[in-house]
Amino acid sequence: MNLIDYPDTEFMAMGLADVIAAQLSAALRQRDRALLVVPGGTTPGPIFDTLCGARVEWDRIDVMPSDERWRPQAHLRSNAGQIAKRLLCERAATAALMPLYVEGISPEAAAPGLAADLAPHLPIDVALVGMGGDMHTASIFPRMPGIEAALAHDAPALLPVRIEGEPEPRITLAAHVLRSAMHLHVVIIGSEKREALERARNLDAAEAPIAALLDDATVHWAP
Ligand SMILES: O=C(O)[C@H](O)[C@@H](O)[C@H](O)[C@H](O)COP(=O)(O)O
Repeated sequence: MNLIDYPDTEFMAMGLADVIAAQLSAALRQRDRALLVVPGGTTPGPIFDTLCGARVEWDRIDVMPSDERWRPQAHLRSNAGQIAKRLLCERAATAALMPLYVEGISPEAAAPGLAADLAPHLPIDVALVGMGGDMHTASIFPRMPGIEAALAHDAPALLPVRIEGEPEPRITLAAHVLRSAMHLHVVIIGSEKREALERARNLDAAEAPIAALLDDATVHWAP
């Protein structure tokens, strides 16, 4: 695991946005299009606010959520909705959003077709994921039903997630798809998540799903 500490969240947002922009541009020197995967949650917003103005050929970039709450894009809890609002604006407005939510069917029914659509875009060129204080990442939660499948090397690329107590079902990229990204970044803020990250390094991925990614990731942390 490569760990980068920043003095504050502003420095981290600017530094990480620069790295992601450079990695996307490098990918476009090799291929016609590049795939950027980004998380939901509150952490990535300031990164998006900087990244959306980056000088990247955004019309050749596909942007996909790492996971999705099963809500229409207009819903407040939609990750695709947040990405469309905060990232796909300014220069990045010309990027193509690849939403995961499919109206009128369940995540179980949608997953195979979404995985087939995703396959030609893999491996991910740049993946940015977050982490919860419980050490979940994307929508892979500790000890969740189906955790072994989400962590398996041969798991389907996209998996439905149903967790008791969550307001809606979800869908998530499998751990191996995130791990196989050409560039994998984990972004976390605050002492609680820093302590959780240190704990995760010594835990099984079923207990700490972020642990499945750490060997292949650069972790960016700010207080
Ligand atoms: O759908 C989601 O919520 C995200 O994909 C999720 O994995 C997020 O990255 C973590 O829960 C951290 O969220 P915060 O950035 O809000 O702490």
